[in-house]
Parts: sequence; structure tokens; C-alpha cells
Amino acid sequence: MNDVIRLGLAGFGTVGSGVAKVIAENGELIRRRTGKRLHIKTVLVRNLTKARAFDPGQETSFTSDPSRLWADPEIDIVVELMGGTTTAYDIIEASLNAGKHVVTANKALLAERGRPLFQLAGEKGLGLYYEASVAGGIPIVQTLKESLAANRIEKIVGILNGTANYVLSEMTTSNLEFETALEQAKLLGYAEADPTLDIEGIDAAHKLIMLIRLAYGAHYPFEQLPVTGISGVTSEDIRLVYEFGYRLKLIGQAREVDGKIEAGVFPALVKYTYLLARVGGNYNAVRVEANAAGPLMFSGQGAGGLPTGSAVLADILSLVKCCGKPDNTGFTEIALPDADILDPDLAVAEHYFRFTVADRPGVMAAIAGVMGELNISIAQAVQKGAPSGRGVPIVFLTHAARTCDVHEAVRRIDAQDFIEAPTVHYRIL
Ligand SMILES: NC(=O)C1=CN([C@@H]2O[C@H](COP(=O)(O)OP(=O)(O)OC[C@H]3O[C@@H](n4cnc5c(N)ncnc54)[C@H](OP(=O)(O)O)[C@@H]3O)[C@@H](O)[C@H]2O)C=CC1
Ligand SMILES: N[C@@H](CC=O)C(=O)O
Repeated sequence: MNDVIRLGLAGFGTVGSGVAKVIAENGELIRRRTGKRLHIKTVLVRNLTKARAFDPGQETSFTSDPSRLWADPEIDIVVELMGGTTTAYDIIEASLNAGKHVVTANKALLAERGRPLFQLAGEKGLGLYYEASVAGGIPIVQTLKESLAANRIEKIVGILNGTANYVLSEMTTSNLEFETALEQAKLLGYAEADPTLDIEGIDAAHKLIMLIRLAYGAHYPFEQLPVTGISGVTSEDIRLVYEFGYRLKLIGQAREVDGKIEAGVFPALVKYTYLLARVGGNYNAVRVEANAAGPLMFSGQGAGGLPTGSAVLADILSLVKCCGKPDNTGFTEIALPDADILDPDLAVAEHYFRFTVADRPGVMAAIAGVMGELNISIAQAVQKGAPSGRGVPIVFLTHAARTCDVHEAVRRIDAQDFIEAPTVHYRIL
């Protein structure tokens, strides 16, 4: 590469302008570290007349023609920061075919359609780097690829979506309504273009797929990952779990169980004394249990222009400094094997149940009876609050139980005539 590294950016929204800001602010430091000057030569956007949050200067030209990125022989690295799984795919594929390294923050694309792109990059000996695609500013991709490369990863558990964490935190600490908190997260630039991805756990699932690939060197098909988001979370559950000494968090977890991978995204109760429970706002956290290094905890801003821009630049600088073949997945195989997946029904965890019941004798015993039939052992059972028109809440906290038994218990209990609203249940971490 030359003394000037020319970048072609696809996208100049929250993350694209964050990258430009970091280059403008830290360009001289970057030059001292790499011996190279970074120059954003071309920026691809949809709307050429839109006012931009940051002006990258006159040396940068804007275009709406994607081919100006891959067809320009002067551009060394194409940086995809536009999102989506179609045009972005085409741009990355064309750029790799044109012999250019690619950096992307696009977890949706890499999780759902990454396999052929990694294959192509591997065959061509080009970089396809994606630090920004998992947990924003936290350097977890590089850490799994390099720093923990000699470890077997026993478990990864984390808060992987800044928007969902912001919403749950604001509901817990500021008593905000779900919708108000989500509107704020959108204004702050944390949410995806389609915030359903954040709220329904899909974005966290995309990131978990990437983490599984990095930790286990295996492809876990996105469609097979069990995913539950936070759209059903109510202020009532936030308050109740708080009273029991927990915080409700959207969790992504993957662990090895009997040689298979058990993984999923779900809202979970986290004991308030755990570090994960203290991670609030747009922050993410990833706890890695590695068989040699032991447990490690990483935390930082999981969304926003500057933290994510920092991660994008980490990849660009790695490619600039890279000698030899870039390491895209942390494994030598060009095509990673399919993950050996544990049947999600067999996942075992403690659970929180909130039943809404008619306030009459025998209800608690009837629920406990069903639990007993299904081998679900009860740790605590409490009736909360005074009767109201729509029943009273009864909360059960259980010992570890299989997911299939939990679902069957809810099915049987919800069929009883004393149940006044569908039962809510969450895992306990
Ligand atoms: N926001 C965040 O905190 C984080 C985002 N990411 C990921 O980074 C990527 C970008 O996110 P973000 O910056 O928030 O998104 P924004 O919506 O803020 O910006 C997207 C940019 O891409 C451009 N664009 C979108 N579609 C096209 C298209 N078809 N042709 C040309 N240009 C297009 C838009 O152009 P125009 O401006 O003209 O509309 C805009 O400049 C996504 O993959 C996201 O998942 C990753 C980590 C954190
Ligand atoms: N929408 C995402 C952005 C970063 O990946 C989030 O909220 O975490």
C-alpha cells in the first residue's frame, strides 16, 4: 500500500460520519502509528442533496453510483457502512472481485449472507474485516481472533444491543414508557434503520452468530437460532424483577454443552450484583469464559458514531499494517463447518414466571402441581400486590429446568380457568 491509503465509504450516516470525524481528529496519530495518511476519497450515499452531520472536506467526493467504489483503481479499501443485505452484499462482492479489501459494520449481512463472502475473500487472500459489527466500540472480534486464539471458549454471554439495553435501562431507572425510551434511542443514533431489528432481538442474534463463528469456528444458521426480543416486556415485570434483586436485560448467550453449541437471544433476569446487571444505557458487555485465560469481561458503548467509527478504523489500520494474508475468521479453513447445535428445547436454565390469576384458594397449589409433574422445582413463590379487576400477579422463581418443560408448564397452566392473562416467563442468568 502507498503512503496515502484511499478509502471508499459506502454510507455516510451515523457510522460513516463517525469514521470521518475520528480520521479528522486523530489523523496525525494514525499517521504516526502506521506511517500512512488516511484519505476518504469517495463516499456513496442515496441522497446527494441531504445535509450531512459532518463535512469530510473538499478532497472527498460524494456519489450515488456504487461502482465508483470498486472500479476506482486508486481506492485501497472499501468500507461498507450503509446496512441492508442486498446492495451492501453486491458492493462487497464486487469490491472483493476487484481485488479490494473490505471493512464492514454490517452484522445483518455477515450473519445472514456472510458465508459466500468469507469464502470469496479467503480464496482471493483479501481482508473482510468487521470489528464494528459486534458490540460497537468493544474490540471483541480482534480479541477472539487473536488474543484468545489459544483458548477453547466455554461460554460467551453478553448484552449485544445498545438500543434494547438503553430502552430497558430507561424503563428501570427513569420509569420511561417503552415507546418513549425507544424514540430517544432512535434520536441518539443507536437504533437500526428498522428498529424492529433491535427490539425483537434480531440485531443481537446477528452479533451472536458472528461471535459463535469467531469462538467456535463454525457456521450457526441464523434461522435456527432461538430469538426472543423485548417488545413484550412491561413496566410491571421490570418492577417485579427489581424487587426480587434482578435487572431485566436482553442477553445473547452461546456455550458448549456436551460438545454441542447451545445458543440463543432472550430477555433474562440478571442478579443485581453481577457486572452485567450494571451495564446500562447504550453500553454493551461481553463476558467470555475461556478455558486457559478464565473469565474475562469487556464493556463499552455498543452503538453510536464515534465508538463504532473507532472499531471501523481499528480494522482499517489492521489491514494497513497487515503483513501476509489477512485473517478474516480466526481459523485457517476457508469454508467453516456447520455448527453442531444442541436442540434448544433441551437448554436448561432457572426461570421467572409471572402468572396473572383470579384471587381464590388453591391457585398456588394448582400451579405448583403442574410444575411438579414436569420436574420444575420451585425456589420461591410469592403473590404480589392486591387483587385488581384483572387478577393478581403470582411470581415463581424456579431452579434449573428444561425449556421444553417450561413451555409445557405454561401451556398447561394457561389452560386453567383461574388464569386471567397469558403467563410471562423469562430465564434467569
Ligand atoms: N448506528 C450504530 O450505532 C451502529 C451501526 N452499525 C451498522 O453500521 C451500518 C450503518 O449504520 P448507520 O450509520 O447507523 O446507518 P444510517 O442509516 O445512519 O446511514 C446509512 C448510510 O448509508 C447510505 N445508504 C443506505 N442505503 C443506500 C443505498 N442503497 N445506496 C447508497 N447509499 C445508501 C445512506 O445514504 P443517505 O444518507 O443518502 O440516506 C446513509 O448515508 C449498518 O449496517 C448498521 O447495522 C454497526 C454498529 C453500530
Ligand atoms: N442498533 C445497534 C447498533 C449497533 O450495533 C444497537 O443498538 O446495538
